[in-house]
Amino acid sequence: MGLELYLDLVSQPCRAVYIFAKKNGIPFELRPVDIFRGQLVSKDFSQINNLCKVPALKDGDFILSESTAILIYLSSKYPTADHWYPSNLQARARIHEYLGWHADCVRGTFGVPLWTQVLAPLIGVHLPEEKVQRNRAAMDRALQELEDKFLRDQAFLTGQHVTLADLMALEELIQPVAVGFDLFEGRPKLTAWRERLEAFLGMDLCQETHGLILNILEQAANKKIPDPAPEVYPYMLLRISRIP
Ligand SMILES: N[C@@H](CCC(=O)N[C@@H](CS)C(=O)NCC(=O)O)C(=O)O
Repeated sequence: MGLELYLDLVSQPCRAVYIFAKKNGIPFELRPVDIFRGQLVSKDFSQINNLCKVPALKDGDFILSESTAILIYLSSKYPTADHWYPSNLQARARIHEYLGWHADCVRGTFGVPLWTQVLAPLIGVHLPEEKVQRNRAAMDRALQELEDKFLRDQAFLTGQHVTLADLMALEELIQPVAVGFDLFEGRPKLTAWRERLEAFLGMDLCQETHGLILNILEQAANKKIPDPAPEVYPYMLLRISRIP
């Protein structure tokens, strides 16, 4: 069996892995894991990742979780262009500098609007407006830092070329946009970065990767999102209780 990727394109880190593999023509079998249908906690998937999280990669007997580890594995194993994960030490260190900040300030913050607007209501939970506003302020602070510390006057987040850092950032920033928080409004620099990145990736690939999440509100309105499986409730309640 060749490379297998366990993904749900509703998930930001899964989309970063998907778009990278597709853009680079890396051959893989897609193993869809439907989060809403409780497949993360299925027996089959827990044998792939006992932390029950996507994305996950299986390459023969080798199994790997964590999107950044997966992206680095793919960019190292397959003949991908150097700019994604440069061999130059300092250029590579810049990517890790971004990824460290991303883990602290982006991951965990930009996914919250999907929970407050779509997922929590699916199980009858409505979060107080105060929490929505607190999250909005945290996103605004992070966006400012993203522009001031990373993007500055560069074309991409760590320099003049697209890297893994840009993919990780783009996928997180799209999550709130999908549920109606237009983070790019009033931020011309960030908007230009997104346009450059999407033009580089290609509109067809962006549509293929982002279509599901960008239609999530419509799907929710038309009751097309399945009711979460009962075994997912404890995870959902825990996840909701952690929203500051
Ligand atoms: N740090 C991990 C995060 C993975 C993650 O949190 N994935 C979410 C979907 S976006 C998930 O599977 N959540 C299920 C859970 O936390 O139990 C990565 O970058 O791969």
